[in-house]
Amino acid sequence: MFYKKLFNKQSSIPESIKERMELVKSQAVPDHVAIIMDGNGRWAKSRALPRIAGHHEGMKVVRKIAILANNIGIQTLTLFAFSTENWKRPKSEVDYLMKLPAEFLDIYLPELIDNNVKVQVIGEKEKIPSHTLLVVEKAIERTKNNNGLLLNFALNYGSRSEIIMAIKNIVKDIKCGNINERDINEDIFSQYLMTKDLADPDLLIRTSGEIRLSNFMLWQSAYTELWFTDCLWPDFDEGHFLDAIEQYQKRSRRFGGI
Ligand SMILES: CC(C)Oc1ccc(CN(CCC(N)=O)C(=O)c2cnn(Cc3ccccc3)c2-c2ccc3sccc3c2)cc1
Repeated sequence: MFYKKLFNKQSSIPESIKERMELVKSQAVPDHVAIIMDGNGRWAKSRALPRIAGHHEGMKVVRKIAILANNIGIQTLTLFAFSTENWKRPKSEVDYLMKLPAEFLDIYLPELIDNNVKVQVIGEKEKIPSHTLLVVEKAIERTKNNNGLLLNFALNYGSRSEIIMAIKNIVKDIKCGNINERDINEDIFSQYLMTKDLADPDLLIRTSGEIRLSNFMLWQSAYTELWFTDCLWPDFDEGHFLDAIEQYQKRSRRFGGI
């Protein structure tokens, strides 16, 4: 088991990356990295492939980046599968997407468990079909005692609705006397968000050239370093991820101070 673990840990990381990894690990790595994974559709279109091929490729990148993040000591990796809800996805694509989580977990959960990765989700789980929710809950259950990387998927997550929900729950708690209006501050408010006691992201990465937050973790990213790349998610690799971490380490971080 030990050799399997050892082999597993290093097996999937290219030689060229290992050097850069050691350098990155020698300095403070961000505790919490969030990624808006965007570009699957465009990637498929540019190769005259069906859109679901982009999603399939995108899933492999999730595994690659999760393994690397775990190896360099990042505590939390929050992944937001950006989907432009505003246009109607073809039914075949929606059906495929709803099956993708089960496929992802079937293929990669054993390796994630081997690497001590803990799987969690934030978002309105109610809207996820029950069969998908079942496999997700099982993955959460099977990894709940792991203490390596927290791999956090944002499902059907919208920041503004998260804030409205928090306000409604605060009003409810004031009405039934659980909290007092004058006690409300940023810490109390944060506890009512879906991210609860998760630390704010230190670094937010967005792929595919869009320079927008798209209603993702708006409250939590108040002091987050933003890093954008034209690279489409399926083309995103360990090198790009380390580029972002190295850039983060170079930027002197001020929390709005001088
Ligand atoms: C614990 C985890 C494994 O389980 C879940 C994970 C996500 C969801 C929600 N979900 C799928 C259903 C939906 N809402 O569309 C998306 O967010 C969504 C929208 N586009 N893509 C394609 C895509 C794939 C890869 C990268 C970006 C987008 C995905 C998607 C589907 C399956 C996987 S697996 C790893 C990432 C990922 C992303 C439900 C359960």
